[in-house]
Amino acid sequence: MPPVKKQVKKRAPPKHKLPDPLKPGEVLTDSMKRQWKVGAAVGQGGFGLLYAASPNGPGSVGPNAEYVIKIEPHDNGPLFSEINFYLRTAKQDMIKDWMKAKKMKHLGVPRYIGSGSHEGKTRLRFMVMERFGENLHKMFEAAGKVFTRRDVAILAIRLLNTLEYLHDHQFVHADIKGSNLLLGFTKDAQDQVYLVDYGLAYRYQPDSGHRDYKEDPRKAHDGTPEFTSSDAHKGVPAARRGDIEILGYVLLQWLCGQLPWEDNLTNCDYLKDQKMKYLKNIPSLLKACFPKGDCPDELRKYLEYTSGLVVNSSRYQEKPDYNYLRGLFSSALKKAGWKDDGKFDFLSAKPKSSKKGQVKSSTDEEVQSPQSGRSLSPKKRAAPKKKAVKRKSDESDVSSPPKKKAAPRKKVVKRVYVDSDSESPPKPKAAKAKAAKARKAESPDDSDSDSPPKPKTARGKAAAKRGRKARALSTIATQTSPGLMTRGRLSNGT
Ligand SMILES: Nc1ncnc2c1ncn2[C@@H]1O[C@H](COP(=O)(O)OP(=O)(O)OP(=O)(O)O)[C@@H](O)[C@H]1O
Repeated sequence: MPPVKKQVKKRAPPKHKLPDPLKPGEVLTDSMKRQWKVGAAVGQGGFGLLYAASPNGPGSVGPNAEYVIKIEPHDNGPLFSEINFYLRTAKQDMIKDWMKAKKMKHLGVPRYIGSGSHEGKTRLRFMVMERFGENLHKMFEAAGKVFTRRDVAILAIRLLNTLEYLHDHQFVHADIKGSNLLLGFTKDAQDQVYLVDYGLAYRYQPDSGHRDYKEDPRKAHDGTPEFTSSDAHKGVPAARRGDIEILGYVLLQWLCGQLPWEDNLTNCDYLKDQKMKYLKNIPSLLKACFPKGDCPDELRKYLEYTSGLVVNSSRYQEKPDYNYLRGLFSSALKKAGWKDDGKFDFLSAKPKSSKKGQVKSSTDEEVQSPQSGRSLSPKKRAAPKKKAVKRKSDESDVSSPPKKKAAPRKKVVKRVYVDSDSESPPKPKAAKAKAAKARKAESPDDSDSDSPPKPKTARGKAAAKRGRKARALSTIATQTSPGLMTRGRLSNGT
C-alpha cells in the first residue's frame, strides 16, 4: 500500500480589527502618568490609526505637533509586539550611548517615548512616537521609480547602521522597505531616515543564544512578497542575514526600478524559486535587472556577498560584515566625488498627494517640499512622477530597469506578527498571569505591556500549549499598487 500522505492543516489566521477612532482633543495617559492630547489623524496602517499628538496643555494640537500616537484595539497583537520591541531596544539612553560610542550624528531607530492603555468606547493600546514625515516609497514613486546611485549609496550606509544597531540588540526587523522608511518631519530633519513598523521584528538571539536553523512550511513566506528573504520563504526564523538580503532587494529595486519577480507577486513558491535561482547566479540577476550591463559595482558586490551568506544554511547564524558592506558604498561615493551630506536628490521630486499613511494636512507642504536650491546628482535629475521607468542615455550611474510588466497586486497576503519578546508572547488566559508577572519584572516601566492580547486562534493556543513563542497571523484581502502595500494593509488610498 502506498504511504498515506499526512495532511498539513492550514490554521486560520486571526482577524485584527481597526480601533474606534479618537476624537481630537481626547487626552490619553501613558504608563508613566504623562498625559498626551490627540490631534488630527496622520496615518493608517493595517491594524492601527495614527494621530498627531502633544503633551497635554491648553489649546488644541497644532499641525506641527512633534509626536504621533499609534492606537490599536487592546486585544490586537501587532502593537503589543511593537511596544515590546521599543522597550527592549529603543530607549533614548540606549540609542544615545550607541551613537556616542560609534561617533554617529544620526541613527534611524525611532526612540521610545511612551505607551499605555486607554478606556474609550472600547479598550485601546497606544504608543507615543516621534513624528516623522514622508515615506521613501512615495519618494521613489514621485522620482519616477528610480533613485540616483548617490542617494542609494547614502541610504545603504544609513540603513546598514540602523540594522547593525538592531542586530546588536538581539532583534531583526524582517520587513525593510520604502514604505517603512520615513524621513524626518521638520525641514531640518528631512535628510534623516527612520526605520518604522516593528510589527514583524523578531528576537533572533534571546539571552539563551541564536535560534536554530529550522525550515517550517507552515510559517513560510512571511513579509512583503517582493522583498521576503529566502529564509522567510522557507519558514526559517528570521535572522540577521535575512535583513541583509531584504535590504539588497530594496537597494536593487531603487536602482533598477523593478525586481525580476514582480510579475507574479501572488505566487509565493514562484517568488521563492526565483530568488533562490538568482541568488545562486548573481550575474543572471544583474542581467535581468540591468540589461545594458551597467549595474553599479558596489551593488554587485553587495549582492555577491549576500548570495554567499544566504544560500548555505551553515552561515545562518553568522554576523554580517557591516563594515565591509558600508565600505562598498562609501568607496563608491568617494570615487565619484559625491559627499555623504545627507541631502537627498529625491527630495526634489515631490509626491503629489498623500493617499494613505500620511493623511493630507496643512503640514504636508512642509514635509514634502524640496530643498531649495539643492543641486542634484552630477549626472541627472529625478524623473517626473509616473513616467515610465527609464533612464536617460547619459545616466551612466544607473541603468534601465527590466521591461517586465508588474503583475496585479497580490490579493491576499499574510501578515505575521511575531512577539518581539518571543519568550513571553500573547498567551491564552491560563498562561496570561504568569506571562504578565515575568514581563513586569523585565519591563518595570511599562505597566501596559504586562497584559498581552489573548490569542484567538488555534495556532496561538497551540503555541502557548507547547510553551514556545506565539505568533499571530492575519490575512487581509488587499489589492494595491506595487510596493505600496504593507503586509495585510490596504494601501491603495482607501
Ligand atoms: N512616527 C510616525 N510619524 C508619522 N507617520 C507615521 C509614523 N509611523 C508611521 N507613520 C505612517 O503611518 C502609516 C502606518 O504606520 P505603520 O506602518 O507603523 O502601521 P501598521 O498598522 O503597522 O501598518 P502595516 O499595515 O504597514 O503593518 C504609515 O503609512 C506610516 O507612513
